[in-house]
Amino acid sequence: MIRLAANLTMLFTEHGFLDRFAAAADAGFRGVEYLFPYDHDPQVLASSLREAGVEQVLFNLPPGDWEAGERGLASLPGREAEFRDAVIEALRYAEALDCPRVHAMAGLLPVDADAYTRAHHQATYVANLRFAAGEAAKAGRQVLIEPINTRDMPGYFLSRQAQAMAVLEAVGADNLRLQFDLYHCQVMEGDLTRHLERQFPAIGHIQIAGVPQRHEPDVGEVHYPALLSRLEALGYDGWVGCEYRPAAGTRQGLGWGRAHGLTTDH
Ligand SMILES: O=C(O)C(=O)[C@H](O)CO
Ligand SMILES: [Mg+2]
Repeated sequence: MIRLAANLTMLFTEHGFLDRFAAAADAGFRGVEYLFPYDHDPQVLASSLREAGVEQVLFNLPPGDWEAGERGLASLPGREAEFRDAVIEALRYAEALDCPRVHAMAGLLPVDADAYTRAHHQATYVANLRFAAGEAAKAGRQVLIEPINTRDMPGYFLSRQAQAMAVLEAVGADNLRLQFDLYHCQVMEGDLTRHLERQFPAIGHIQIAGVPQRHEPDVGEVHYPALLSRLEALGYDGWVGCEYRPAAGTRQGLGWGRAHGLTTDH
């Protein structure tokens, strides 16, 4: 059975953030994810989860200075101490929210990155992820890495599926897994079903959105019913994060998810 999680950073933005948990539950979601919990006391978030009766299925490590354009620390040489602090902070929140997995964003390459710079970022990335996976393993949690398309996020260090699989192999930690965002994979590479099948053993979390506009999954070029039934046939028992910008209102756009327990009625 496909379990859908509402991405509260993008969905239910008609409500204040802490009211989105109940709004998601009311629409039929049993899990939630969002980018960053750090603006809120973990106990406040934990009670929002409890009161709404939803699970926290994912959030991201602190990403550096997001407002200044930073998009993660994991591959950035010279920022290793900050990354380690980010891991500890994320795991503190994961404990409070009972969240099984956290996403470590890779960070951006400099525009004029040469081969040496890329190699330095790669070595830093592997070493940082080894640390993160080691700390997370002590708490029984997973660390995820996600290829992100370079149209939306120019310069992002991790942008292709084969690159991610090579990093997972280089680190070699059982609890370091792939955050397979089908939207990004379609933008960068396509061939979604074969990527899903090839990489299935490494997948720790799935995210979906329509392509190219990142609206509802039923808006655009990707036929998600086929992909979700392939996912079920493969025996996927994780969560599918709905990480898209509603074309109109969140509830109005949930019709695509009726087969998976979502409701559009008020
Ligand atoms: O951008 C995405 O698709 C993600 O899932 C990251 O976690 C946030 O940028
Ligand atoms: Mg994503």
